[in-house]
Amino acid sequence: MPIRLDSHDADFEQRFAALLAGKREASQEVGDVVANIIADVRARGDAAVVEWTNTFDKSDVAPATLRISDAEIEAEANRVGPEVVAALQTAHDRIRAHHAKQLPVDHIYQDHLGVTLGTRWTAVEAVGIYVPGGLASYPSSVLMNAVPAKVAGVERIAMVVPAPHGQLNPAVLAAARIAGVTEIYRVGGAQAVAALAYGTEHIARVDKIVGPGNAFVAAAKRQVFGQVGIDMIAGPSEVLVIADGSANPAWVAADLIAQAEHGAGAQSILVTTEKGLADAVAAEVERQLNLLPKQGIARDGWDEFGAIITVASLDAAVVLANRIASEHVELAIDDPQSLVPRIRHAGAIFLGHHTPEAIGDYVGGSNHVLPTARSARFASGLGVLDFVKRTSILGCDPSSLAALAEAAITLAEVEALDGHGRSISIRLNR
Ligand SMILES: NC(=O)c1ccc[n+]([C@@H]2O[C@H](COP(=O)([O-])OP(=O)(O)OC[C@H]3O[C@@H](n4cnc5c(N)ncnc54)[C@H](O)[C@@H]3O)[C@@H](O)[C@H]2O)c1
Ligand SMILES: N[C@H](CO)Cc1c[nH]c[nH+]1
Ligand SMILES: [Zn+2]
Repeated sequence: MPIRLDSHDADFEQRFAALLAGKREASQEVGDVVANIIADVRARGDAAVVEWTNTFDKSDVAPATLRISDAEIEAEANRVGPEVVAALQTAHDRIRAHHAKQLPVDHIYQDHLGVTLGTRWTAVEAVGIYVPGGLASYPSSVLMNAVPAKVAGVERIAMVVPAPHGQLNPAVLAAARIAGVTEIYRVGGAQAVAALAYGTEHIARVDKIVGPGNAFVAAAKRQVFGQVGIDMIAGPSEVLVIADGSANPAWVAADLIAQAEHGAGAQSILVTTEKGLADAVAAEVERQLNLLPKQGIARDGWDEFGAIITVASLDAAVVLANRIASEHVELAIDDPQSLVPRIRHAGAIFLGHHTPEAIGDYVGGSNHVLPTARSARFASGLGVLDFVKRTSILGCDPSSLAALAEAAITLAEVEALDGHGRSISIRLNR
């Protein structure tokens, strides 16, 4: 059973703090396992990638078959039915349209001294996208990763995806084809992240790795940061539903289950002002769990990390939401806009009774790769800005250099960097 908390209870703070500290992704054990795998891939390249892959995924891959050939991509993708291709295309087009609005523009101007100043944006050259594939397959995550990269102008998009028992998911390959992914490898977990970061005989290194994954993937991204860029930590999925008496308990329960079924550390939390709704949702989750084919994973997720919290007011709910800093925040109230300005820490906000989070997972157009484990306090969801970088531009002419020289030379003296000062003064006609 999920934990039940009431903000009126004397031990509320203590139990809420325990909920926040719950061990869902970063752990010493996972970190140690991942460090070992990364070191092995650095030392032995493809041989290590293949061994770890065959161990964890129960597959039979060899160095020469790590990369999925164009012919195999074509054959697998062609097995996908037209209704799935149409749905992927709808999702692709909506994601593309939304992300195109995020493209930043160069800005160059001259200030009052005549100094040229500016910002120029260029795309990252080579990106690795991680598409999860252990417990479920995520064609939608292919689009969420690859489309913003394409919009940004990334030339090389190398996708890694695990193939448990050697099975590729045709819809994942169809999505990759639609999105214009340039190369695909049947490898996942920390070994995939290490190969992308350091390069192996068959997997060329990239400049940045993006995408969601389980605790091992999240830990690996943390550990290779610096060697390559990373987007954020998008680990096991989570949702926080804020609901009042206007909410439909069956709808709220369905949304809680939708995140719990991601399994492996996923977390679903309800914060409500109505004790009656809390009871009704708890009962409804039980009823709906029994209807799910993959009941086990969702039930484990709900039982292990789920929570129902009763609070005195929506104001109090907002305070808790900002402390939890969830990946997704659903506002199951009649006037969601009244709370939006006050939700400061959330990967994504879903407005009102008719916006289930799953619409954002697939076809809303916004990105579903979002910060988890409270990292929404400092990180944002994946977008075009993750695939570009800024270069500043600066230009002086003789008169603007002269106008700035004195202050610059003074600061060089303060820092005892005479060479800096001279590189300025040598240009002045004194
Ligand atoms: N935040 C987001 O945007 C977002 C989006 C989609 C999915 N997700 C999350 O991604 C995760 C997907 O997890 P998954 O497991 O299905 O797929 P995954 O691809 O992330 O992980 C599978 C890989 O984990 C590695 N692994 C498994 N057990 C291991 C062990 N004991 N030691 C070392 N490595 C091990 C294996 O290499 C395996 O191939 C879920 O937690 C889901 O919630 C998050
Ligand atoms: N809810 C997940 C994390 O945002 C994304 C996803 C993909 N497919 C289904 N759900
Ligand atoms: Zn989801």
